[in-house]
Amino acid sequence: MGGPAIELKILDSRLRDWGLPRYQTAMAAAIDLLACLDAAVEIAPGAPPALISSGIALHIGDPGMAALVLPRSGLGHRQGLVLGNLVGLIDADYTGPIMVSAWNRNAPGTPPIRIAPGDRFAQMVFVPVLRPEFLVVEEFTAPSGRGAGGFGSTGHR
Ligand SMILES: O=c1ccn([C@H]2C[C@H](O)[C@@H](COP(=O)(O)OP(=O)(O)OP(=O)(O)O)O2)c(=O)[nH]1
Ligand SMILES: [Mg+2]
Repeated sequence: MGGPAIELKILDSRLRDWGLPRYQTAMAAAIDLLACLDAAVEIAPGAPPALISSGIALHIGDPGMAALVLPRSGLGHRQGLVLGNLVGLIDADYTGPIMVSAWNRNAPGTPPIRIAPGDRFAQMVFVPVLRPEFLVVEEFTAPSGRGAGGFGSTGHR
C-alpha cells in the first residue's frame, strides 16, 4: 500500500498457491522471499553457498530505486543462514530471476541447514538510490572538520 508500482513476473507457478513474496506486517520494511526449490536442500557448514531462485523477476525500471537481498534476522542470527554475497544488490535494469546465495556460516561439524520448497528464507528491501556525477577537482572546495581522519580516529568513548 502506498508505494510505487513495479512489474513482477511469476517464474514459478507454485507462488500462486504459496502466495507472492509480501510484507508480513503492516509496516514491515522488507518482503520475504520464498525458496523455489524442486526439493529440500541441506547446506552444510563450510559448503559453497547454494544459489536458490526466489521464483520472481522484477523490472524496477527506475534509476532512483534498487532492491537489497538480506538475511532474515531469526535465520541469520539463530540458525546461521546468511548470504554468500553478504548482501545482494538488485539493479533497476536487471530483469532476470532474483536469486539468493544461501550460505551456512556455522562452524564445521555443526548440523546442516535445511531449506524446503516454499520456505521464507531471505528478505528483500527496496531502497532509494542516488547516482551523482563526479566533478574531478585538484582540491576540495569546502573545508571539512574531519579531514582525512578515519578508521577509529574519533576513539571509542
Ligand atoms: O543476491 C543477488 C545479487 C544479484 N542478483 C542479480 C541482480 C543484480 O542486478 C545482478 C547483478 O548483481 P551485481 O551487480 O551485484 O553483481 P556483479 O557481479 O557486479 O554482476 P554484473 O556484472 O552482472 O553486474 O544480479 C541477484 O539476483 N541476487
Ligand atoms: Mg554489477
